[in-house]
Parts: sequence; structure tokens; C-alpha cells
Amino acid sequence: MIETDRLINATAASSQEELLERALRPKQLDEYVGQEKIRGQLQIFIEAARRRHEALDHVLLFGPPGLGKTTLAHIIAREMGVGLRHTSGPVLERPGDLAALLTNLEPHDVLFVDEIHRLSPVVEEILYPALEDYQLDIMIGEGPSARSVKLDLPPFTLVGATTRAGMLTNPLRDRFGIVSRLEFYTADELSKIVTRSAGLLSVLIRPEGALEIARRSRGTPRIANRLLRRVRDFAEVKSNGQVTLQVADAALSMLDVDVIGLDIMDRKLLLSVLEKFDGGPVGVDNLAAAIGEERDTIEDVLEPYLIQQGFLKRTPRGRMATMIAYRHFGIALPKNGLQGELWAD
Ligand SMILES: Nc1ncnc2c1ncn2[C@@H]1O[C@H](COP(=O)(O)OP(=O)(O)OP(=O)(O)O)[C@@H](O)[C@H]1O
Ligand SMILES: [Mg+2]
Repeated sequence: MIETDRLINATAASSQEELLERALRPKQLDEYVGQEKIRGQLQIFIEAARRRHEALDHVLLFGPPGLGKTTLAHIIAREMGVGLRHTSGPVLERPGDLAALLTNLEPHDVLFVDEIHRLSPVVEEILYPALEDYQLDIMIGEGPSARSVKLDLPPFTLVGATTRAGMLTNPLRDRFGIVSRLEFYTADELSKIVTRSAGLLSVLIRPEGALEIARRSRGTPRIANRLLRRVRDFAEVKSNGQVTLQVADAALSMLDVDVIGLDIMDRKLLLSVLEKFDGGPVGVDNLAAAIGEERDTIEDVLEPYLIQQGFLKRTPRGRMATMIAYRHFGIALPKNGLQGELWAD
């Protein structure tokens, strides 16, 4: 599974961290920083559904860990003025598990299904008519006495979240009226998030300190909030408690987060492509074996940001390092240039 002690790991590390996160979670759409496009769309769709006294259309949120999917699901329910039931793909093992949740919903409630790409096929099957017609078709009993029962459900909104939209089956994906891809945040946006969190945690922070944490947070609010907490510790012990540029820089360097936010695991992955595989192309399974990580961790957690930042490329023959990666590590380019790439970038 995903390492939990990796400081910059975007997945929530522990239940204690989840509690801390909950305290920092924005509750309304206008507190939710960034993701302008999604916010603008949701604002309109929510307002329209409310005016018509209807349930909001089903929403699929996808994107790398820690970008705010769960936060957005809660905001949707709150802005709609309805309740939220939280579950996840792997937890819903049998059709009955889903049926129990669905039949207990109040009209217009949000059913939030995290990791929706991990629903079992039998559960997915009964979800289709529920999404389409608010109807439940389940078998009761077994063998010759088994019978099929049809139940009417209250109109509800499914909010599905996944780090892997590509792993959703087409029929499931087609049943979402609103499909939103969350993007990595800019340093300015993360700086706003850090400043807001500092206020909630009563941390004194200078704007340059906030920006420095933001720039080194891999475009991810969860990481920004986590780094803020660690930098605060450093500021309290090593300085007068105020987070200045110098304090942030010293703390983050001590934590092995480099100037652009790459941590040990990022560097291990990139250096492995550069040095062990001569810049690639290298298949993701070979890469996983070389750095001792799960393939899923590479695909879900590590590589999206490295690709977005232009360090790594996904090609049909495997992962390849780019010129930017060679430059960042000060490694000389291979004499015959990068495989399959022109020199200019
Ligand atoms: N747009 C935002 N504005 C302010 N804070 C945010 C925003 N998005 C996320 N956060 C903060 O980042 C933390 C992580 O967000 P969240 O738990 O919603 O991520 P996620 O996408 O559900 O991650 P995962 O894929 O691991 O479930 C939240 O606790 C919240 O405080
Ligand atoms: Mg989540």
C-alpha cells in the first residue's frame, strides 16, 4: 500500500490527520479556492436544481489525491441544503449494502461514493437503474424461492470520486450528468489556502512564508496544509513562531522537500528513469520494481504531478524523462539526444 510516512504523500496519512483536515475543510463554495471552472459550473447547476426543487444531477469528480474531491462533495450537499451519506467502492461488497444505503436516503440527499472505480460489478449493476430511474431491482432469497423486488427510491444525487476516471466502466461513467476533473492548484491558489489555514490554526505567517510553502506543495492543498503544520513546529522551536520566508525555507529543506516541491520519492523515481534506464522509455512495472513502490502509487500519487510539471512523459513504449528532468538534476543529456525526441523543447 501507499507509504504513510512520506511527508509529501498526497493521500491522507492517518485518522488523526483526517480530523485535522476536517477542521480546515472549506464548507461553502465561495470558500473553496481555485478550480474556477468546476466552481462556476456547480454554482449554476446547484442554483437551477434548487429552484426547480429537484435533486442535483449525478456528479463525478476525478483527479489525483488531496485536490479536494471529498471537500467538494460535502460542499455540494451543504449548498443543496441536503444530507450526505459517505461510503466507498470497496466497502460496498454486496448489492444489499448499497440497497440499505439507498433506501435510507431522504429526498435529494447526496450519496458520496469514494473510490467509485472499485465498485464490484454486481453492485454496479443495481446502481444503474437507481441512477437512471430511482428504481431498485434486487433479488431477495436464494434458489427456487428467490424473487425479484422492485422498489422506488427517493430522488437523490450520486457524487462519485475517483483518482482514476479511466478505470470506470463506460455505462457507469455515462450515467453522470456532471463530470469534473480537478486540476493541480497554482502557487497563488495554494498560498491563499495556506493563509486561510494559518488563520484557522492561529499561526502567524508572512505572505512570503505562505507563498514558499505553496510553491513546494506539489500543487496539492492536502500537502500544503501538512507542510504548514510542520513549518509551524519548526517556527515555534527554532524561531519566534512566525512563519517567514527564511523559516519556511529552512524547515522545508530540513524536511527534504526541494525548491520546487519534489521530495525523496519523486527524486528517486526520476533519478531511476534517468540513471538506471537512461532516460527511458521504461514500463511502469519495471519502474515500480526498481524503486520498490506499488504500480498504483506511481500511477495515482507520484507520476501525475511529475507529468503535469513536464518532468516525465507517458509514451506508448513507457515512461520517459524530459529535458526539464535532466536539467533539474544537472545530468548531462545522452550524446544521441533523448529517445524519440527532438532537441528543442
Ligand atoms: N479548493 C480548496 N480550498 C481550500 N482547501 C482545500 C481545497 N481543496 C482541498 N482542500 C484541503 O485539502 C484537504 C484534502 O482535500 P480532500 O480530502 O477533499 O481531497 P480528496 O481529493 O478527497 O483526496 P483523496 O483522493 O485522497 O480522497 C482538505 O482537508 C481541505 O482542507
Ligand atoms: Mg477524498
